[in-house]
Amino acid sequence: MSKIVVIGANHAGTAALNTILDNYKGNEVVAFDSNSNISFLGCGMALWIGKQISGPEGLFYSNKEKLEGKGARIYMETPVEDIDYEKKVVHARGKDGKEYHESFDKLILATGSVPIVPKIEGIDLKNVQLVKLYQNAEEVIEKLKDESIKDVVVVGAGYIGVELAEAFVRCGKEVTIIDCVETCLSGYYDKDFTDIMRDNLKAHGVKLAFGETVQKMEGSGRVEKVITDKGEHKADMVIMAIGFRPNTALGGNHLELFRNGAFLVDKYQETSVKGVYAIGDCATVYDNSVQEVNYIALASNAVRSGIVAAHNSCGKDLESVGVQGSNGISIWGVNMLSTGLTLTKAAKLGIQAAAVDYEDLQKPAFIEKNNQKVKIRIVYDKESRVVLGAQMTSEYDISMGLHMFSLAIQEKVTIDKLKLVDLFFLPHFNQPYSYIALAAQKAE
Ligand SMILES: Cc1cc2nc3c(=O)[nH]c(=O)nc-3n(C[C@H](O)[C@H](O)[C@H](O)COP(=O)(O)OP(=O)(O)OC[C@H]3O[C@@H](n4cnc5c(N)ncnc54)[C@H](O)[C@@H]3O)c2cc1C
Ligand SMILES: NC(=O)C1=CN([C@@H]2O[C@H](COP(=O)(O)OP(=O)(O)OC[C@H]3O[C@@H](n4cnc5c(N)ncnc54)[C@H](O)[C@@H]3O)[C@@H](O)[C@H]2O)C=CC1
Repeated sequence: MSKIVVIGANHAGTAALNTILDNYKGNEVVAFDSNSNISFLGCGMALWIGKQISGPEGLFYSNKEKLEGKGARIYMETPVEDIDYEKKVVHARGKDGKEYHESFDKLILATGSVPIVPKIEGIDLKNVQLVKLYQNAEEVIEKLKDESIKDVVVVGAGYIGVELAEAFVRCGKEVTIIDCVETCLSGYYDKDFTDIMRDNLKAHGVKLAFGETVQKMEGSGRVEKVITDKGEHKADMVIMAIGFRPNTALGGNHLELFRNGAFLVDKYQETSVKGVYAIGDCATVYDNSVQEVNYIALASNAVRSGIVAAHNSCGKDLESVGVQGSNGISIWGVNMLSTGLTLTKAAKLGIQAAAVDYEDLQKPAFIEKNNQKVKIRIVYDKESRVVLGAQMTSEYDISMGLHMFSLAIQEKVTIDKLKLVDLFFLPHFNQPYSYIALAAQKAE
């Protein structure tokens, strides 16, 4: 029997705790979290703010009681302040100031990430909002009740920014989205695809301020405008969504870090200190598309890395299969999905990649209803011909197709293997000649 302490009990921590508690009886399991809630699905934030769901209740899948019912001891609103890696003790402090000291045999760090906050003038003005926690969503919804909030500026046109831009338009606000890059979603898609999302945002009335760098915010107490290098934008509320950074202060000088400060872990989620694991947004992943360690903050990675660390901390060897960073977004019915490398990213990394594109209807033309166009790009290595990435977009739900590409990258499948791959056909779903195979056949 060993004593396992988990620090952070959101998606990664909860996955680790559930795996330990469900599969390995008899361990002493203790977890600390500085927040007052567990397992808030940030992915539901835009749906909640945009009134596409009736409330936040369904956005939680765990809590202190559930985990304690399985035998863990959970301290909420109790941040861990320090870890003695030599003596193997964590020191935490509750809301009431009470100190807690827990020894450990195995330690799992699941301290996640925090939004990046630029050090610019005006960042502390009222109504400049971060969007990470359940409480942040509550704050935004509360503020939106104030009818004098008419203009909302979203800084960052990545996944959070684009989702929230839609939500604010749905709330009847005038929305401007700013990104320092010339387009939106540039971290996930090539230009042909980002152009589609750009046009989608524009068609729904979102003002685009791409290729602009925010220099400061102005207002008397409450934010009134955002000043960029190219102009200024009226703002009653500003949403900062320019990415996450790993929250790794507890590593001190003890744990080896990745270039962005994430805990560097091996395929067993173990850090540079034996018996100390790190999972989720505070840790690195092994990225199969580049065959290197990388940092990709996603709930899907958090959950899987939690499961891997849990088994290893309990003595069962389980190696991670790595990730491809597979992801998706759905904005006013335009679905976009990507996995692995875009052509742009491959070029930046000096990888000799090529891409094949194909556009078709999802189903045979004689299917007159619910039969939308699909656009696909497959990126592959010119020399080895191994699939490195894929991007897909449609108003049809094409999400299951992307999973195959995620597996193809993981298993190093070549583009040639996809040319005649057995893909079932039924007109209710697809065409006899699949656009996946037809795209692959374009690879010379
Ligand atoms: C608006 C939004 C939408 C998103 N949508 C998606 C999506 O659709 N799909 C997807 O895959 N991902 C999505 N993500 C990303 C996803 O939420 C994160 O990748 C995920 O939350 C990571 O989980 P985690 O448990 O590793 O870290 P976190 O969620 O950051 O949790 C870390 C936990 O550690 C606790 N903690 C930190 N420091 C301490 C300490 N010193 N002591 C005690 N406790 C501590 C925190 O209180 C927190 O509960 C979204 C994120 C946001 C904000
Ligand atoms: N659908 C999904 O899977 C979702 C995933 N997430 C994940 O959560 C994490 C955080 O999301 P985001 O904050 O949206 O990060 P992101 O990495 O998706 O986007 C950040 C955007 O901010 C821009 N940017 C960076 N610095 C800037 C600056 N100083 N000024 C203006 N623009 C700047 C970048 O060009 C980029 O477009 C990501 O890892 C993301 O993948 C978040 C929401 C939904």
